[in-house]
Amino acid sequence: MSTYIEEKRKVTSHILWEMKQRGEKISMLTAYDYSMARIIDQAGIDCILIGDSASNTMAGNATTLPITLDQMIYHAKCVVQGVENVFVIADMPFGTCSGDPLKSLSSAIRMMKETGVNAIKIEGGKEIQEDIRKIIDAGIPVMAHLGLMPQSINKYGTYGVRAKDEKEAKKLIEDCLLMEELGCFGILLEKIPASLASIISRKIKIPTIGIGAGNGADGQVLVIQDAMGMNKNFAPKFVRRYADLESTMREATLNYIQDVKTSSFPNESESYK
Ligand SMILES: Nc1nc(=O)c2c([nH]1)NC[C@@H]1CN(c3ccc(C(=O)N[C@@H](CCC(=O)O)C(=O)O)cc3)CN21
Ligand SMILES: CC(C)C(=O)C(=O)O
Ligand SMILES: [Mg+2]
Repeated sequence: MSTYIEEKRKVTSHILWEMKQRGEKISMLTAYDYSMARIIDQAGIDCILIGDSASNTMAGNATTLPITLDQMIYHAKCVVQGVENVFVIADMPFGTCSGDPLKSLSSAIRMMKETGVNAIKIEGGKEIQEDIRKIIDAGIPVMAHLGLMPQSINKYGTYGVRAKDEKEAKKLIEDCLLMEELGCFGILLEKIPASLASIISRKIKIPTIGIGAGNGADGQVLVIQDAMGMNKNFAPKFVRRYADLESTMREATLNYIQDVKTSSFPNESESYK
């Protein structure tokens, strides 16, 4: 017996592996709800991430720390409802996978069981290897998130570039090799030097997805609000804006207000007899 959700989407992390093998770049965007997920799925995106950046983009928090597992599960469910074929990954939020393997496993199982996502992403490396091992052993595909890890902002104090010095770069490479050995299906590399991301992507067989990690990663991800110009006060240089939805929606809203105020909306054809 399989559920409706499983019936709808027969995709596995293997598709990303095959894309790397073929030398085809992987496109990924975040989404947090049904309507956005539907649009980018239909446009042909390769992979959707329900990022814990929902804490910023959806809830208006300053960091990703406050978002809860229940809230991430809600967003993940909404996204899965909008998706036909694409591979979907959900972030495990702060505190759910951080050094207590049994607790991590039960959090990961909840995410898989209650949402229908295909895989999860976890921030961290060697320090949480036992958590990751346990989760992978249970049959849950894991993407590791290394480099800039926004859930650790209180440890570092800045969102600056990571692994710029040799010691940190070496540790990052070791973490990536360990993650591959543990059986992670991919690695997300955030805000590290482009040359380092290239070296890592050539060193490991599993695909890397970069954000602020240059052109040598096997794929790229952006937060959808950043890519669509819905969040123009967030403008680090790794963001490329593909639309100006903020202006489009502001103008549309102004027009709507004006039409209501002048009684030009609704007109006769927009009304019932
Ligand atoms: N809208 C959005 N986009 C993101 O990419 C994103 C989120 N939210 N929330 C979660 C994390 C946080 N991320 C961040 C946050 C800040 C910078 C950043 O570059 N900030 C400063 C520079 C900070 C510094 O150098 O110390 C900037 O230039 O804006 C990068 C990634 C990436 N993620
Ligand atoms: C920025 C991406 C990689 C992420 O983890 C998120 O959106 O939460
Ligand atoms: Mg995240």
